[in-house]
Amino acid sequence: MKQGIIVLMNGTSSSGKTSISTELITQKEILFHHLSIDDFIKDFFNNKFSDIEPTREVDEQVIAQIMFDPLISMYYSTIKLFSEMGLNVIVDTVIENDKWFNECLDVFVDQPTLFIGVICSKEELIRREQTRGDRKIGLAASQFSKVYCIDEYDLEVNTEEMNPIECAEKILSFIKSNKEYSVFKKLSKRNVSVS
Ligand SMILES: Nc1ncnc2c1ncn2[C@@H]1O[C@H](COP(=O)(O)OP(=O)(O)OP(=O)(O)O)[C@@H](O)[C@H]1O
Repeated sequence: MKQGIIVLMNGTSSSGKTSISTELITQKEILFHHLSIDDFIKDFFNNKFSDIEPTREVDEQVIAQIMFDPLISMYYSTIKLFSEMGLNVIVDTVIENDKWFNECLDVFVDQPTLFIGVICSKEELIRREQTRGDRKIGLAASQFSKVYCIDEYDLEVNTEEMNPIECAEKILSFIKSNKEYSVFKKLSKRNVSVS
C-alpha cells in the first residue's frame, strides 16, 4: 500500500488556505483528511485539561512557551503517521519560523509531500483581514516577508487570480498528473533560512 500524500500549503493568514482546504475536502475524487494546527492544539487542551482546576494562575504566554514547540513536533509527527497509514492529509501552515520549518523538513522528507505556495499580495491580504474581522489587524502583513521568502514550490496558487474552487482544481489536476513531488526533498538538502 502507498503512503498518503501530504498536501502542504504555505501562506500567510488570510491568503486562502482554509478556503482551498474546504474545497479539497468537499470533492469526492480523492479522499483527504484536514489536520489543522488550530484544531490540533484546541483538541489537546480540551482532552487533557478540561476537568483540571489549577491551584495557581499561569500566564497564557508561559503556557505557550512550555507547550508550543512540543505540540508542533507532535502535530508534524501525527501528519507523518497519517501518511504512513496511507491517508492523504491536507496541512495548512504559516511557515515563518526557522526551527519549525527545519523540523517539518526532517519529519516529512521521506513522505510524498506536495509543497504548495498560496500566494496573495500584501494589499489584498490587508483588505481581506479588514473585511473578515476575526484576525488581528496587521497579522498577515507581519508574516508576509517571512512566509514568502520561500519561493520554491511544486505548485503555486494565486488566490487573487483564482477562486478557492479553481485553486483546488489546480491542485487536484497536479496530483492526478502523477508528476513527481521533488521540491520538498531538494529543500531538505539545503540550509534554508526562514527568520
Ligand atoms: N481565492 C480567494 N478569492 C477571494 N477571497 C478569498 C479567496 N480565498 C479566501 N478568500 C477570503 O479571504 C478570507 C480568508 O480566507 P481563509 O480563511 O481561507 O484564509 P487562511 O489562509 O486560512 O487564513 P488563516 O491562516 O488566518 O486561517 C476569507 O474571508 C475568504 O472568504
